[in-house]
Amino acid sequence: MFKHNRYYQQYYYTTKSSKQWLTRQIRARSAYKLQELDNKYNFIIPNSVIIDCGASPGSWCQYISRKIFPSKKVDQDVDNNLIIAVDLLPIDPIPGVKIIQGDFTELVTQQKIKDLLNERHVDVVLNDMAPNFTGTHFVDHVKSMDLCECSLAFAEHVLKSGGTFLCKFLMGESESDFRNKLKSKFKKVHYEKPHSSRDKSTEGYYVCLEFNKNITNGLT
Ligand SMILES: C[S@@+](CC[C@H](N)C(=O)[O-])C[C@H]1O[C@@H](n2cnc3c(N)ncnc32)[C@H](O)[C@@H]1O
Repeated sequence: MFKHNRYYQQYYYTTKSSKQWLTRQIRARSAYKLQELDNKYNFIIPNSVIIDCGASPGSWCQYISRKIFPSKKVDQDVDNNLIIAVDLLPIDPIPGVKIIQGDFTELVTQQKIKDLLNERHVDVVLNDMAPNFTGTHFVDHVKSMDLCECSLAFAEHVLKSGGTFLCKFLMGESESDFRNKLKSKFKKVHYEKPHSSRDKSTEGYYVCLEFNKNITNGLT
């Protein structure tokens, strides 16, 4: 069942599921992809600092918020958790989530994130950013890999040792270089194509676990 949201001109999905968080409205089907990956690797956990890049309309953050604040005690738990959502587009408020509207590739936006972090290290960086598609696969692939590289560079700066990086990409020829780079920085790099991702879509995800900060920049 879905209904139209006039503000964002998009559909909000509702679903009947035994999982508590899914029984409430979600803003996009993308949430199922995050849920599937998190069910497998369990990287969304309470008392975490999480950055969600390309977060609009907000379904990933809804999932995170509902998992981290299951009892709706957002006010009490908010100090231990920091969830930051970034997107070019606006995002309706989500309990416990700080929202930044801006271009993630711009330093001014990254500085806004760092200001919110206030020197706290990050447990999880998520990148679900998608470029404006041109319809030419090679061009879209290159644009997607640029967003991947940008989010990885940022993640390297802010992630704590042992942190997690989840990154969407469009399959194509420069993907293997990126994968090799990930493997040099994370102990475990898993390629995933969630069931909820359409078969004909060329998107895939890398779930990168156990960031090794020493290798990257010599800092502990
Ligand atoms: C597939 S949607 C993300 C869906 C989101 N994960 C959710 O669950 O609601 C991709 C998003 O990436 C955003 N995006 C693309 N390029 C961006 C950039 N340079 N900076 C910030 N957001 C960007 C788009 O505006 C779009 O909202």
